Amino acid sequence: MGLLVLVRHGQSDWNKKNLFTGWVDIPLTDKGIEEAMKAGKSLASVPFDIVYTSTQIRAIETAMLLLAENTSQKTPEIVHKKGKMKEWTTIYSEKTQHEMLPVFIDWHLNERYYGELQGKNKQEMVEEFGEEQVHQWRRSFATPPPNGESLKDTSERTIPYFKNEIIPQLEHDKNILISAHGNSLRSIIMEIENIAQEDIPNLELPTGKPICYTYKSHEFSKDKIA
Ligand SMILES: O=C(O)[C@@H](CO)OP(=O)(O)O
Repeated sequence: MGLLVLVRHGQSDWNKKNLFTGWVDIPLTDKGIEEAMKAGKSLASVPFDIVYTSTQIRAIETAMLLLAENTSQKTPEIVHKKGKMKEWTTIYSEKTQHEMLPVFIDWHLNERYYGELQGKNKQEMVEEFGEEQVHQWRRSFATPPPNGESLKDTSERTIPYFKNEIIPQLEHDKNILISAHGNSLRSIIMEIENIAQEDIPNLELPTGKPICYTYKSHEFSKDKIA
């Protein structure tokens, strides 16, 4: 049996300012830091085996703050992609290896790319284009924002990553944390909970509130937070 915890990053500076963010790399606010720590406290006793985050600082910060509250004594280690910099060979003792918690950072988990809306104020866009159009851009499955990704486009990168990299670890009974974004996580939850395209506009994810699933016999069931 594996455990899967999904968490949307804590409040970012652009969440606070109500700006479309997408791939713009904005850090957490004080409130976002508190939300991540609070999420960490609620999960303090969960012995995570592997962590996945997007490449974006708000998700990485959230993961690190959350893990700082964990009582497992494991040390998070960012596993850098090969080929990005000179490689050295690190050999840890078996004891140290056992105490490490690998953190994989991957762009497939990044927020939905918001195209021309990035940096624009959400309320001002409603005033300019109307509530219905902006709602379609923000929450529909197939309508992309101008020059950006629809949720469908986002799921075409998140779901293969989830299936190829993360599910095999759950099959091995690992406890997994994914720290990512409102829409990249909506696409993953859509897959896990088999949510229909017409129902996905109703799924909203608050910042810093973990969602837990147990994975057993190839099936997910939703759990209460420990
Ligand atoms: O701006 C964004 O990138 C996202 C998440 O904050 O916006 P939305 O609320 O439309 O999902």
